[in-house]
Amino acid sequence: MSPPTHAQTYASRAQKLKNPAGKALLEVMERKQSNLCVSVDVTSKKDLLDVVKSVAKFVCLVKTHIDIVSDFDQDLIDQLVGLSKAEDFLIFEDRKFADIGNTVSLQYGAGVHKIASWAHITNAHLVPGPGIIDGLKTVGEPLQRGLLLLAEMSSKGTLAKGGYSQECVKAARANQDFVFGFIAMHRVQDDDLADSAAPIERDAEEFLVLTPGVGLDVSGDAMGQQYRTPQQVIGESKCDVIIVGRGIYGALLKSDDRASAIEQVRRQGERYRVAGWQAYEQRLTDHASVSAASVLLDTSVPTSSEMNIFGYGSLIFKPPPHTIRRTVGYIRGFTRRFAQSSIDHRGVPSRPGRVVTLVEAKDWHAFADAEDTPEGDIVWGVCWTIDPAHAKDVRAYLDHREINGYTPTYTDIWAPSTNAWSADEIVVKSCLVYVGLPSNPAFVGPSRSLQELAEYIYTCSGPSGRNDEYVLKLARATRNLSDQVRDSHLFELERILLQIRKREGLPLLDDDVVDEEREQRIMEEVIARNKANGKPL
Ligand SMILES: O=c1ccn([C@@H]2O[C@H](COP(=O)(O)O)[C@@H](O)[C@H]2O)c(=O)[nH]1
Repeated sequence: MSPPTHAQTYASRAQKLKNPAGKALLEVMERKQSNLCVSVDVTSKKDLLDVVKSVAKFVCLVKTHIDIVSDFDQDLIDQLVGLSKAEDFLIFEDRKFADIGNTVSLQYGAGVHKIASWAHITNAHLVPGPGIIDGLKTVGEPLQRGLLLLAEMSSKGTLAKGGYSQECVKAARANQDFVFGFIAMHRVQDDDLADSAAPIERDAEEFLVLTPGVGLDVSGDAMGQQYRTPQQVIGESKCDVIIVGRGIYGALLKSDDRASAIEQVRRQGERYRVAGWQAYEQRLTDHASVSAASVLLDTSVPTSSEMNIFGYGSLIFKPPPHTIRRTVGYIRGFTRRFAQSSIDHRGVPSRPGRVVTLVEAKDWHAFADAEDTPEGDIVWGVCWTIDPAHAKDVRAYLDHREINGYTPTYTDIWAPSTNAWSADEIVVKSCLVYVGLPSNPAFVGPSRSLQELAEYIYTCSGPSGRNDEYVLKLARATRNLSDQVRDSHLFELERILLQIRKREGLPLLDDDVVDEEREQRIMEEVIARNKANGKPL
């Protein structure tokens, strides 16, 4: 059985979604690392286009109420559609259709606005009954459009709840080729999971939840709007897209200084993108940590008799077996670089991939091509504490896993103090870490440029999957460790690889199934060897 939907990546969910507009939305989200929809509720064409231009690169979706634009014309639509193509976002007309099928089909396809001709996505209330979906579908489906049902609303006293919301879910299930999700405050489609009469097997189904009523600075407005933070919406309620209006474009309504107002709009767009995406990545990490082999999160500092291992590569998101504690921190005096060749993991002997290794800073800087990074020689990662009863066997497993060019050494783990006014402190003494010595045969040293390294990585793959996916997964997991993480080498490489994937039209990231199978195989080998020596793991 697959992990619960909220624990899957947007990319893997894109593969399941049947409606083309919904699928395209998930793909843009992954590509731009954005689950932010900006709601541009302004009344002039100029304001609308200026807001869109200033936040375009931060959003996956632009939501309009086109009927509030006083100087609406076809040129507005042409420019909006042009921007959506150039800046890679979809358009959602928040029309909230609510009439009988025949009438909504005319409202959708005809009239002044001809919504279906330019909006990839629109939405509808189910108050009139399922005929409203049929009416909209006759117009939207041939154009590959998608529909959201308003299953819940963000406003105080809403009547869209309980049984009504569940009727929306039923109607969506009956129309999955056209309806790809809901406007809702939580995952309404999961409400009947505990109901024994409901089908338990939901693996084939996929719906997105887009959630308005999102604000970082205020809790509501004077007319019943209620706001929650991106963390509450994405992290706690497990919704997929945050819809933000005044929180982003609000400065435009208040300030006379247009240039500075537009700059504030841009900044808010960036701020909400980061907040939404971090909440999503944290959600994935939380699930991975909880479900990983016997992980017990604990904040106490490990004692010296325990075995600790510092993960700076895939060990960040894949704990070793028999882990009893996870401590996030960094090490000093090392650089993390894609300077180790891989012929059995993310590459093959004829085209070795590049995987990370830790190099002592003094060794790294001895190379003429070694670049400095603004954050200096620190590397963020995770220190895993192993259950002492299994320490020996886990050590054997790790030595085997890191056999291809890594040497065990020990270093202290640092973390920011819990008191903002205190200096960083050592949280784990003498932690085991596997480093790559420049003398080892798999060490390849610095590349001439990150662009060149990225172009090379893009072309490699091995038994564990594509090399670029390894970099992207590592970058995502590292960023999630703490909001203090800085790693310009890793994040710049990630940025360039995402650009290359876009340029090459590559399908989105897949979950790392192959990798997990490999881990399992190694574990089995170690267990078999230990058994033969009379010490089962
Ligand atoms: O339940 C709902 C459904 C739709 N909306 C729309 O979202 C935006 C929210 O704007 P803010 O300025 O962020 O409050 C607006 O277009 C609403 O029509 C909603 O708020 N709640």
